[in-house]
Amino acid sequence: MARGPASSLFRAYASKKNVSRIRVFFCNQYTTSFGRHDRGASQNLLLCPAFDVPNRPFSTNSISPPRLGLTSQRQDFLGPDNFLVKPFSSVVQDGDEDVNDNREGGSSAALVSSECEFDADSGKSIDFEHESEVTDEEDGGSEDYDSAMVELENVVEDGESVVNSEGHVHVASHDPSELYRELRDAENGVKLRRSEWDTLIEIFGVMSRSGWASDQALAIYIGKAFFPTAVQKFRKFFFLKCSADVVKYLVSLGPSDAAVKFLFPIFVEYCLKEFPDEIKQFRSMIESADLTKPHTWFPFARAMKRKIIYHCGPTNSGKTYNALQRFMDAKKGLYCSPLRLLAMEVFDKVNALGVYCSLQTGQEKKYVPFSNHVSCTVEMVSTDELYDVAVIDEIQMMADPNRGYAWTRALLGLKADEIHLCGDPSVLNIVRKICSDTGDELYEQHYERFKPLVVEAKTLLGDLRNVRSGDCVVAFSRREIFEVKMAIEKYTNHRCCVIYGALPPETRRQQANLFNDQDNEFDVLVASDAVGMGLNLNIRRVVFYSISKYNGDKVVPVSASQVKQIAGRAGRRGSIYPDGLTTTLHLNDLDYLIECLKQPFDDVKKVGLFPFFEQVELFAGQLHNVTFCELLEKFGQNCRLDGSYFLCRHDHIKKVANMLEKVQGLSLENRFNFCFAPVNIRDPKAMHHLLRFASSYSQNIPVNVYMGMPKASASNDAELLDLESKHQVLSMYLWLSQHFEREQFPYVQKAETMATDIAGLLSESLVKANWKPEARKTGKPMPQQKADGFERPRSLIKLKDK
Ligand SMILES: Nc1ncnc2c1ncn2[C@@H]1O[C@H](COP(=O)(O)OP(=O)(O)OP(=O)(O)O)[C@@H](O)[C@H]1O
Repeated sequence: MARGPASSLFRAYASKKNVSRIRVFFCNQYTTSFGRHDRGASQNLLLCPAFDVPNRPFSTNSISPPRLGLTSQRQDFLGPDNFLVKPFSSVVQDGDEDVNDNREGGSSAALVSSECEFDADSGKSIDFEHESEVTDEEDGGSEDYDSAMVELENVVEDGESVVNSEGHVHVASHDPSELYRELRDAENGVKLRRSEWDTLIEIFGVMSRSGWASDQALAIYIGKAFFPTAVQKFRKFFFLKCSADVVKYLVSLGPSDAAVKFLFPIFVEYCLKEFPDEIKQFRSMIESADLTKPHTWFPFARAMKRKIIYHCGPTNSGKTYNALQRFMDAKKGLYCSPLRLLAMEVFDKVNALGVYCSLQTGQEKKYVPFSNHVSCTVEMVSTDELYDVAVIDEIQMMADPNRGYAWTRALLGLKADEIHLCGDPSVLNIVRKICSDTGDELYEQHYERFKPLVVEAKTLLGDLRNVRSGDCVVAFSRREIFEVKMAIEKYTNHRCCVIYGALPPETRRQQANLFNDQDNEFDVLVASDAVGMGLNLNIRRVVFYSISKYNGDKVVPVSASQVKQIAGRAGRRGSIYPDGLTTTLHLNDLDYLIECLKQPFDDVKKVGLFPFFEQVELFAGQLHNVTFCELLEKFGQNCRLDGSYFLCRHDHIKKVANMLEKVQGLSLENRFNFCFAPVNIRDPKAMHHLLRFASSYSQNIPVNVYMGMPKASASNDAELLDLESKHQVLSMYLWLSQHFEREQFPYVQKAETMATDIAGLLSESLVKANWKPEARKTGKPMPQQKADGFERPRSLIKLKDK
């Protein structure tokens, strides 16, 4: 016979009117009965936004299977380390794996079980009964559940409030909220035998380790960090109050998935009652990190009927040309560029054609009187201004892991009647989806290359002496670029221009002009992947020196899309080389090149997003005593995103945030803005200057450049590196002056003059550069560095063969 509280629990449901409820309450069990009864409801609720349970937001019902569908939709919110949550009503085989999964709570579990034995609170209320007191009659925990269920229904339908001999099994069918109330209202818990005690301890250990349970707890806003504490407190409560039937039933289940699933709804009721503040706080935190439905962030753009024209095709097919025609014809136009360099090109070109156009980049604002047109870098886009026509160039950059958010924001937020997107087809599908969310009309214009790109099968046979006039040799490190330049100039009569990312845009343009100009000896270009975008170059043939590059961590193959973008620079309509050729230095790399060119464009599934300062500020309001870096970290862990978006990488921002931690007196907004300053985080000098700028700014001291002007062009690589570094610091100063109170940066003019002069010195230096390149002193070893010098990454084919 079941005794005590269990009898009353049973009686509470042992009447005809409760038959249907009893069925529903079988959700506590690991049968699939829930699926049968509530499938309709589950489908309806799946349509609700996550966490949005209008009727009873914190009820146990919200942990029902429909709710669990929601959890599985929240993978982004849960973070990449989280696994797909199995529904609460999932069958036991799946659940077993989840419950035994130690990934989430290994340490917390250890804490629970080790503390358990010595827990004063729980220990004092417990008397062990002697092992020998166990009788066959009492020990009914191994009863087959299905048969117990049948028995229960029979009893209920008879309308008898009779407690049968398997009372503790029936506990499983009770309403968890009732069970919780029974426990809560009980004066004392039952006396436990040693074996029962041990089993219960193990069950709670399993619960606190359960990834399934901690995932489910998120649905009632019990955060992962708080979950182990909540379980621990629940365990104390349980040991103080547990009834004989509940104990017996749990002991019969043992430390298992089923036991956790039985306890969990009671735990939920307990949490709702005991932790309203923690729940409220976590809920607010989650809500403040909500990045779902980003199209709703721009109500003015949503109120407009925008026409989106996607100019879709490979490089060199006339996309930008056509979009710029519409831009120039418009009364008021905006051109959004991926690079400062390209923004400058368009600014110059459009003004030369008689269309007044201003320039706005992170570093400079050039206002042309009476201009209605603006050429800007995409990060500088204003979503407040109204335009007739806007052009967003290189729209596929929406998927860029670091900068993608700027393109996404421009597409979602621009207030323009007509928006022209230029890019390859990789983001076409996602743009279609975004337009269906925003309600904008989408028109697609597909392009083909003016002339097909031809692969030269002969290659350069590993010999740079086979370089010819009009070639662009592409290498993926600064060091290689200078080695190639030196080798070509030493062994042939060609002279080389160089283009790489660390050079100021002015110098890159100067080098491009030098190369394009047919009346000088500079007829070969040696460049990094920086050549892939933005410059109009008269390239006859693109030669890949290697097709692998160092990604800051290891040497990896260059992606197919990048190979295509770079190779596509060969042959340009209107240039002296309208037919484009491409090849590799080594025969071994040729297959990889061909493979990349043959590959269709990727179909991008997600595009980048990053919170505005206001969103980060709202989130910061939910946390106390955290550094800005931790704040960003937590935002990343807790933010929720729709399936079409990812949170852009912010390691770079976090590194700067970490360094600026020691600067006192910066407001959150200033700190946020400082973290976006363009700084090479691998250059200690540049980082030092940024720290200095931020310190002066925080103390309200005018921010000084404090930098000597080099007297002459570089005569060795160290001096060249120094010029590059100095220019980057000046560029950072100018950027800060545009993003903070101008009065605190009184040396803008001086910085501009110095930057221009240094760009000039760099150009001069490159013309005569014939020295061995040095590595930047970053403290990190160069990849594949050998005692006898740097070794060019070998052919990918060879690497593969190895
Ligand atoms: N209709 C045209 N008349 C004259 N020149 C054109 C025309 N279309 C394109 N061009 C020229 O062809 C070259 C390539 O065009 P454009 O830059 O528009 O190509 P794209 O597809 O945007 O390539 P990328 O992605 O490399 O920028 C440019 O120099 C451009 O001026």
